[in-house]
Amino acid sequence: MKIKYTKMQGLGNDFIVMDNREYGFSVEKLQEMAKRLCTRKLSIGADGLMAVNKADGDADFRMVFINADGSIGEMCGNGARCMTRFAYTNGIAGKKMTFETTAGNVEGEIEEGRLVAVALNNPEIVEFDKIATIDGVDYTISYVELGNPGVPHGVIEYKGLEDISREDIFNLGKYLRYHEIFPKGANINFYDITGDSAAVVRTYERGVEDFTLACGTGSASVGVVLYLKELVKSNKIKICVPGGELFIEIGTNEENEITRLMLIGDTNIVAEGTVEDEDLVL
Ligand SMILES: N[C@H](CCC[C@H](N)C(=O)O)C(=O)O
Repeated sequence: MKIKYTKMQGLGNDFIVMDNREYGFSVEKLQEMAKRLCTRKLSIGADGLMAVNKADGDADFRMVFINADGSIGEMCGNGARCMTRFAYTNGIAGKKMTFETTAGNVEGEIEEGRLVAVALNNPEIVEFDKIATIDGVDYTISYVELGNPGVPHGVIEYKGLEDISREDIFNLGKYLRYHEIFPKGANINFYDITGDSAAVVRTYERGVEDFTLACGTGSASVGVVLYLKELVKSNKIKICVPGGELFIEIGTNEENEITRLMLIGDTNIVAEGTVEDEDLVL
């Protein structure tokens, strides 16, 4: 069977995207496919696989997100931005759309050309300053889930982050990612504040088991923590990730609760083609 796919990336967080309404693969089958197709060097290679499924409710469609290791992600911020572009480009939805994810409904909007904004799920869990002990050393780390259930995110300050290498924080990222204080495991977002409303972020991702070049829900989780702790001066936060720049815009109600969480940034359609992997058994 010939399967059409589009390879996309949002600030270097890369995805294989397909319209599964044409094929009707089960989620289990998509998980199996993701494991193979996302493997770099042996197959197409990506951080995750996304599929458009029919919506259960009255949204435009449902986005299924599978990590590179075959595990299901509740949501994916950069994925949702790429998905918005994919759905618009392929006539699945208009410039403004709503789609279902495990974390809840997400709104996507084509801003201009490649620039895409999504309204992420609002924070459902925010726990400041939990303590994770590793080899007798205490690390202070906040926990955030956007939506219910949301992608699990740990948010930890790391001074001088811009100037350190992947190797310097790889093991810490890995240990925290599996730490017992996180029942679902967690993506670990290291941040350093670099301006009045700016930070650098590096994310060690669950399901990729390495740092990615960008993580949307992770960057937004950092934004949420910095905003609620009043560590930034405005509700528009610039997040510098290895793949480029993401913008977080936070809207609040009179009680200062977050009621709108926008993630804005570039998207790139890299290639379109058919899956030919001879080792993939369908
Ligand atoms: N890169 C994604 C997060 C993928 C979720 C995944 N790593 C998980 O924990 O299931 C983002 O832009 O939000």
